[in-house]
Order: sequence, then C-alpha cells, then structure tokens
Amino acid sequence: MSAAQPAARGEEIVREEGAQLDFSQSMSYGDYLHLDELLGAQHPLSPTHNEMLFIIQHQTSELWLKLMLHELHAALDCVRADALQPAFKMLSRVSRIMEQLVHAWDVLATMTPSEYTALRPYLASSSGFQSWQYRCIEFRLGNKNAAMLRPHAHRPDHLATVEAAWRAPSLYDEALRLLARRGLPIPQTHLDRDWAQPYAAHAEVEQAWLTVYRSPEDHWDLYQLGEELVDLEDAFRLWRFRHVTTVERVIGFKRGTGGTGGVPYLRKMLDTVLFPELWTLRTDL
Ligand code: HEM
Ligand SMILES: N[C@@H](CC(=O)c1ccccc1NC=O)C(=O)O
Repeated sequence: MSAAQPAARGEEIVREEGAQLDFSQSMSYGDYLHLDELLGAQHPLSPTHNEMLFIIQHQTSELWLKLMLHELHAALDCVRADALQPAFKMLSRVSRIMEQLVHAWDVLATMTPSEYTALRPYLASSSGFQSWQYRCIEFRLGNKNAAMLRPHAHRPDHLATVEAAWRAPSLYDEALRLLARRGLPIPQTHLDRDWAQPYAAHAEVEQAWLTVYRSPEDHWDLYQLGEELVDLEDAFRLWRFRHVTTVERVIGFKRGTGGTGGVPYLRKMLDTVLFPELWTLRTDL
C-alpha cells in the first residue's frame, strides 16, 4: 500500500460526507465558542511547566461554577413557582457538576509539592478564597457568612452579585417555604427572616421532613426534593474533602496565600452542614 492511499481515502471520506470546509462566510465552531478568547486566556507568570495545569484546572472549575450558578438560579425559581419536576432536573445537573469537580482533583494531584512550591511565589496573595462564583454558590446553598463579602470589596460589580446571593433566601429556605405551602408545619421564624443570617436548625423543621420521609407515597415530590438536596450536599462534602487533602499533599501546613491558616481552615469548613434536618432526620426515622 502506497503512502498516498490513506490520505486520498481521508479526502474521499470528507468529500462523500459533504462536510462544510469553507467558513469565510458562515459561523464556525471556534466562532460560536469564542475559542480565541477562551484559549487566549492562559498567561503563566512563572517559567514552570506546571503552571499551565494550575491555570486550566482553575479556569475550567470556574466555568463549571458558572454553569452551577446558572442551574441553581433556575432551580430556585422553579421551587419558588412549585415547578418541582424541572427543578429536580436542574438540581441533579448541579450534583453531577459537583461530582465532575470532585474527579478533577485527580488531575491536579499529579502536581508534586516540589512542582507547586516552584510556582507558588508567583501566585502572590491570590487564592480560591477570593472566588466570587464559589461564594455565590455557598450563599445560594445557605452557608451564609458576612465576612466572606470582604475579599470582593475591590470589585464593586462582584461585591454586588455576592451580596445579592447573601441577602436572598437559599435553596433550603425556599424548600422550607414549599413545605409550608404544602401544609407541613414550619415555624414562622423559618418562613420570614433575615435571609443573610446563617440558618439555624429547628426541631419542628425536622418533624416536617420526618412526616415526608415516613410516608413518601403521600409526599413523593417533597421526598424526591429532600433526596436531591442530600445528593448535592454529599457531592459538596466530597469536593471539600478532596480540596483539603490535595492542599495537605502540596503545601502541608503552610499558611494559605489568602491569609488563612490553610489546612486547619479548610478542615473547619468540612464541618459545614447545609441542610441539617435532612441529615438528623435519618437517626429518628
Ligand atoms: C494546589 C492546589 C490548591 C491549593 C494549594 C489550594 C489551597 C487553598 C488554601 C490554603 C485555601 C484557604 C484560603 C487561603 O488562605 O488561601 C484555599 C481556599 C479555597 N480554594 Fe483552594 N487550593 C488549591 C486548588 C483549588 C482549586 C482547584 C479550586 C477550585 C476552584 C480551589 C478553590 C478554593 C476555594 C473556593 C477556596 C475557599 C474555600 C472556603 O472558603 O471554604 N482551590 N485553597
Ligand atoms: N491558596 C493557595 C493558592 C491557590 O490555591 C490559588 C492561587 C491562585 C489561584 C487559585 C488558587 N487556588 C485555590 O485556592 C496557596 O496557599 O497555595
């Protein structure tokens, strides 16, 4: 077989398929996806080989966070409008994205402490702690903390977005309002409050969820909502765990570039509970 044959066959396949080959007058793949901007946004500051991994890992994470927020906002609107079926679809997508981010740690973990130490000085005081999209997700899921607004003060546009997420009812707050609309007794303190304050678990809320979980057939969609929320928190917990473990692998107990204690701070965050009564009810079921 001559060397020209496979190439000729390749040309024939493209011709037979009728693939479009000229994009001088129409929109191409790269045009639609704005790939020039996307692929032109990696600007390593160090001479190290591994910085490209570090940048792309974070940029792809931020893209997934963007989609999570898009889905979360829509899911919140649906729960508010009693449209649970579309909300379930969106929440399940949010959980799958979080799982994707959990697996993404495997790629970053190929970077050794020696490799990271070489690029770390170039990061200066930047840190994931300053991710405004991450903070919006935390707030939309109900982990409210006013101190987390401060790192965004230098960007009034981002500050306004994070502040709006902080002041708004969270997904869990909306779920409890839904339970109340369905006739389940939710204390007034949990139906109308200062939503910027951290959520406080309440025995009556657990009782309401227990009613749902004790007879799923009578409350099937609320039962499904409860399990969707638990799926999401489960995936979030895994992400936090992989984060702190990866951080310990690469910087040990050094302080973080964001100014926190580093691993001890991230370990404290592992204690966060987003939807407390959905977990405690299991003991009492
Ligand atoms: C080698 C990789 C990484 C190291 C060493 C690292 C280290 C740290 C440290 C030490 C903190 C605490 C804040 C500080 O003082 O800086 C932190 C926070 C944070 N990091 Fe990372 N990180 C890494 C990768 C990532 C990745 C891939 C993401 C994905 C977006 C990420 C997102 C965050 C977020 C959102 C926080 C704030 C967490 C919170 O406040 O609960 N980090 N990281
Ligand atoms: N806080 C990290 C730095 C860091 O991880 C980071 C720096 C810039 C952009 C993203 C980062 N990732 C997550 O925190 C450290 O202390 O090494």
